[in-house]
Amino acid sequence: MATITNSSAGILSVQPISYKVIFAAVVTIYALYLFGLGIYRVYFDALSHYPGPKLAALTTWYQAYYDLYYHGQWFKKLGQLHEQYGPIIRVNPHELHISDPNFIDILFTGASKKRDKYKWLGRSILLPDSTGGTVHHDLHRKRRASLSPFFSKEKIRRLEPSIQRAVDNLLGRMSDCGANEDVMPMSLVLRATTCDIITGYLFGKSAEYLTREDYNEDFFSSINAMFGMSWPHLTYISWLGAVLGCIPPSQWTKQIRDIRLSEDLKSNNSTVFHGILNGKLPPSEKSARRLRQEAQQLVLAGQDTTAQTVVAITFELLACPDKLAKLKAELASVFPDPDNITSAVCERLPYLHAVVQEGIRLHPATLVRMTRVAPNQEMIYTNEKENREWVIKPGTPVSMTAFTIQNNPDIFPSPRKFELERWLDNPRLDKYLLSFFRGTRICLGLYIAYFELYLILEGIFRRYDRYDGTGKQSTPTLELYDTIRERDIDAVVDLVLPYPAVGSKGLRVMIRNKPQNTE
Ligand code: HEM
Repeated sequence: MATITNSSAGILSVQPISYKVIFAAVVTIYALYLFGLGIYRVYFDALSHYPGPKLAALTTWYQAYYDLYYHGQWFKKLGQLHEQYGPIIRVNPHELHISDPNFIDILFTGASKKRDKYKWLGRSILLPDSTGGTVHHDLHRKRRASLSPFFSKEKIRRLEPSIQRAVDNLLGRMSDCGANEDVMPMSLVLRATTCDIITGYLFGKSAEYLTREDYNEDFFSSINAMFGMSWPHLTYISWLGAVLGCIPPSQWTKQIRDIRLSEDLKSNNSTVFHGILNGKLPPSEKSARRLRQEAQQLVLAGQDTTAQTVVAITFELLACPDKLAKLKAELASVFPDPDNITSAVCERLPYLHAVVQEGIRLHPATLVRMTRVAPNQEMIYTNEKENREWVIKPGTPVSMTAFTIQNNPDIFPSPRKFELERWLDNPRLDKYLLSFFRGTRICLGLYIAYFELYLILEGIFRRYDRYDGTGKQSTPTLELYDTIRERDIDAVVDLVLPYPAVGSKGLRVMIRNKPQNTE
């Protein structure tokens, strides 16, 4: 490159431009662009009048700082920001977050109003083509329609014998452990239980991890590693996903291929993947690549959420002897024979239902904020306390979080307490439960989740009592083993799902089978 200069003799000469000058010019132009963009975002763009820190309006790196540097701590900062700025805040240059239950039904509305999902969730878990990761409303409706018939309440009721089989396997392993008065890693074992249930339903062949000596711990460790890596990094570094998008096929790919090639495919609709392959979706939607993502999403969504909820409830019950005693009394009165139970009866038991609802509230199994975009409609948020109305422009991503709503002391006084009376006094509090979210994308596995929670909790607590330290109990017992709520049970890190503190071993219990020595 060159420039033309005027020499002392008045003759024009050509001088080379150094690359340093070019580099400096590019950097200056880019810096000016960023400066202009920053000024525009903070003072002039469509979200500039919303409350929130100026740094959040300026750059997504403000949020990323809490998730990357402090490892998944943005969800806690979010609560502090709401206390400081009120129920509606701008959380990054593009998105608003609302912490007001009155907005739930507007944001997570029915099918008549379009709601896209914001792209970053699907991207961050590397499953953008799964139903849960699908951005566009219409495509989501089609994908969901291919799955929904398999997740209706009636259909799941018929799944009860296989849920019960997994519960029996769980109880068998607990009994083996109790025979040696040993410590059981419940967080791991419950993940194996829920994985066995969901894989059996999806592919017709259960993973059977409960039958393995080590419960296939490596599989669950690899999921932890994946979440630890993918979230938060993939959320903020968009090109990383494209690089990792070519990760090796998952172990479920073979199961889907076997179903696709099975001779009775057309006449057999017994599993979810038979249903998808026989269903009305176009061939492109049945490609191996997309169905791999669907399978991974269904297994992940089906196993860890429910297992974590059982873990949290088991902990709370073992930590609150009076509540456990009341639950056991209710179960014993309805099910004199512990081997003869049904979810239909369980769901009508007020105390068990209160236990489940409070567990779901206090320990929501998804921590990540759920974002929706109304592509062609305004949304109106009314802050009733301040009597102020906010008109949100079409195309604006708006999110809500179960964690902030379910910890709102105006709705749930003493929100960090495991309080069953609130549900016994007012079962309609469920309108404030956001753990499964709402609207067209409400958790598809809601009924499986509830049935599993009922049957697993009934299975465990119909048989086991809390170890009271007297050594005189006549039934098998469970005792919390080196489990601390703040470290091992509560949400400490947001990795889409709530994770305990780094290095935590989760819930562990000492199991004693035999009646204790009564001298
Ligand atoms: C306590 C247990 C569970 C909780 C708390 C839970 C929670 C959630 C949440 C928060 C979502 C996101 C909803 C949204 O995008 O707005 C979701 C979606 C989903 N869940 Fe669950 N879930 C649980 C159990 C299950 C189970 C057992 C399955 C079984 C396969 C399942 C399958 C799904 C699927 C497929 C989606 C995507 C739905 C869609 O986008 O249309 N979940 N779940």
